Amino acid sequence: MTVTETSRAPARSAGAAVLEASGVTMRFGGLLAVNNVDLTVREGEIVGLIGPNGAGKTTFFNCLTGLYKPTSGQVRFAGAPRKPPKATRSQAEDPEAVQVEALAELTPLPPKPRAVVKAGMARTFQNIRLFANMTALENVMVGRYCRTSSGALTSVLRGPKFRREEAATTARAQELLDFVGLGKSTEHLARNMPYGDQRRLEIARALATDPKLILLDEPTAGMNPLETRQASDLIFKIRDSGLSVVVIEHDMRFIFNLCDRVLCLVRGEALIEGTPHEVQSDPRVIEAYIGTGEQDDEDEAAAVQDSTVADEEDRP
Ligand SMILES: Nc1ncnc2c1ncn2[C@@H]1O[C@H](COP(=O)(O)OP(=O)(O)OP(=O)(O)O)[C@@H](O)[C@H]1O
Repeated sequence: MTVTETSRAPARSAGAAVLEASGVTMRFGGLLAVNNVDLTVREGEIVGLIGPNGAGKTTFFNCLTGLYKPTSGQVRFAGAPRKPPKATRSQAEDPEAVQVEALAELTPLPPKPRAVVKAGMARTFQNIRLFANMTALENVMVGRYCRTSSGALTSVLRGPKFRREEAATTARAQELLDFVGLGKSTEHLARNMPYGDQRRLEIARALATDPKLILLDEPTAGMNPLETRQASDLIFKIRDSGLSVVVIEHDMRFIFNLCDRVLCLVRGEALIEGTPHEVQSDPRVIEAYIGTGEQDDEDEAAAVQDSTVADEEDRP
């Protein structure tokens, strides 16, 4: 399914696993940043990752997306269909069965970030990483190139194949800008766009890689309340288009009203994983935030207590 189709995937359905991280551990010298963390993300799910400053959220994220090779543990992903395995004689009678099997299989992620993107996983970063002097359209087109097949020679010669691919890439990039609500900013230089629009643009660029799973690192950082609400609507829309989403966020109200499940990390370890209600009402979560002695963590602890979590049936 492409992101332009808006048929509503059933929220909080327990679909097949898209991502399975087991026993992920990451050491930086003597520092144990992530210790034996498991996480399963299923089709059509929005999963939140929370925890006080320095809890290991970004490090865990980097292990999931291939930026770091975990010291130990495994990350397996059901990505884009690879070449189906050779059919046995009985399977050959029903070749479709072989393909379905190949799709459903979770395979270890390739070690390089570019290969991870090709397999169907995309991410955004805590600090915006756009090409500042390119237009919005060009930024999204860059994301698309991992799905085009023109080689260097075709691109230099600008032959018919290149022109066809370029037209398709432009059309898809425009479609994605429309999808994230930036349809009228196509020609704007990224550096001149308002902050909230730059964040949307990053998401559009990530979507251009045709992911099955998108990971968003603090998508609302620096946003005003209106922009935050719009970001939450956009994430629901992405989920409804058939993708799974993992989000790191400090804004507790945002995360509790967005996610189907939340994993709270503390000092590199999984403290609790559960529904927003379960996580919000676990006193250990608030204690963990207060325990760091940092003002912004204490503010977040207050937000955990104060957040009104929408009832499951009231959420989109
Ligand atoms: N490249 C690195 N080299 C050494 N130590 C690191 C590295 N990256 C992170 N750390 C350390 O690992 C721990 C976890 O950091 P990480 O950035 O993953 O936490 P976080 O939960 O994302 O924090 P924040 O919410 O503040 O972004 C911290 O103690 C941090 O200092």
